[in-house]
Amino acid sequence: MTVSTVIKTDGLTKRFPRVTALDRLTVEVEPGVVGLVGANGAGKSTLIKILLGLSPATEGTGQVLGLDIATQGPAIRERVGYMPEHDCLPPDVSATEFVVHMARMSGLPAAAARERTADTLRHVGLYEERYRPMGGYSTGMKQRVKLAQALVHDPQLVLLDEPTNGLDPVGRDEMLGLIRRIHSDFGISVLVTTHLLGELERTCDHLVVIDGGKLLRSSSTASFTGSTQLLAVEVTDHPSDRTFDADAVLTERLAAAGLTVRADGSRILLVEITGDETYDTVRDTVDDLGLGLIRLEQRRHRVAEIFSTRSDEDEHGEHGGPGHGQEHGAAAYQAAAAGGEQA
Ligand SMILES: Nc1ncnc2c1ncn2[C@@H]1O[C@H](COP(=O)(O)OP(=O)(O)OP(=O)(O)O)[C@@H](O)[C@H]1O
Repeated sequence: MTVSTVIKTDGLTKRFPRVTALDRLTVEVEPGVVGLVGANGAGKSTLIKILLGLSPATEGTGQVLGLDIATQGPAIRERVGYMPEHDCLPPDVSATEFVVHMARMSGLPAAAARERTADTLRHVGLYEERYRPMGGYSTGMKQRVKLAQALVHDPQLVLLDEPTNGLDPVGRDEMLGLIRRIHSDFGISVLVTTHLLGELERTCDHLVVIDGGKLLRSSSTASFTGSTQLLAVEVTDHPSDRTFDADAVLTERLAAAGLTVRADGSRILLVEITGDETYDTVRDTVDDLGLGLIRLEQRRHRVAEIFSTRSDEDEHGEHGGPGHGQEHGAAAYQAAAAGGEQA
């Protein structure tokens, strides 16, 4: 384990009577904003509870900030903030009262707790409403309070369980912005779970993907979203001939020029790049046909694609066995990814 590793697990396993929630999970997480991705039931919340020292692992070991999860739970919880997934706020107290209480629980003296609470609530975007009972808050306001209580004791690491749950697209973007700033402004590392892949592409430096409690992949977001050898091409309709099928004719002409072309839904054609001359061939062919170019760019991988690959494996029966009988996997991810894209 390097000095900078914030989370490390080795063969971490959690078995419940009917299900294996974590299955020999070995992973290392460096400082930064790290996404923990998995469909519902993949084992994300279970992992968080084990990392906090709140639930014992059946097998395997782990350290958080160099502290042992089996024996140093209280020391971990002093240094780590936790935002739970579900609504857990008492309706009849105000955000200020609640966050001051949580700060005191973390060991801050009264005056420091009040000061840190005011700063933290302001940071998450709660102002006058922080004196009102939380029962009347919107989902977005409640999520902000949950985030504030995770930050109030100035932790080195925060574990955020589905912080965008229940938020509309604007609220989701604001929450993602806040999450990035937790790291960029305060140097606090973040582990954030979600089942919406689109969100993580924009927010995280690194992604840990789990499925059925097993590690599917752990690597930088950039490596997930690196360039493909495909050129995305989009053209205008013909300026004068309404019956001219621009995409079909262009596909035909590019194929005749020796290029491999396929359609990508709506109006985008994907052309395999065989060399620098592919760009020139596409540009010249579009020009010859009297069309305009709307888009000519090298395609990047989407995080969702790794789950399409997984889906093929599922169909070929490579993803079964004990602990995998749950309703999750590629189909759920794809639905979730699609939801994320709409945001
Ligand atoms: N206390 C428990 N007793 C029995 N089974 C459990 C318990 N907690 C979790 N599980 C099971 O373990 C698996 C992983 O659950 P977990 O809550 O960690 O998933 P998750 O990825 O966080 O999904 P979600 O986002 O839906 O919470 C699920 O099949 C769940 O039903």
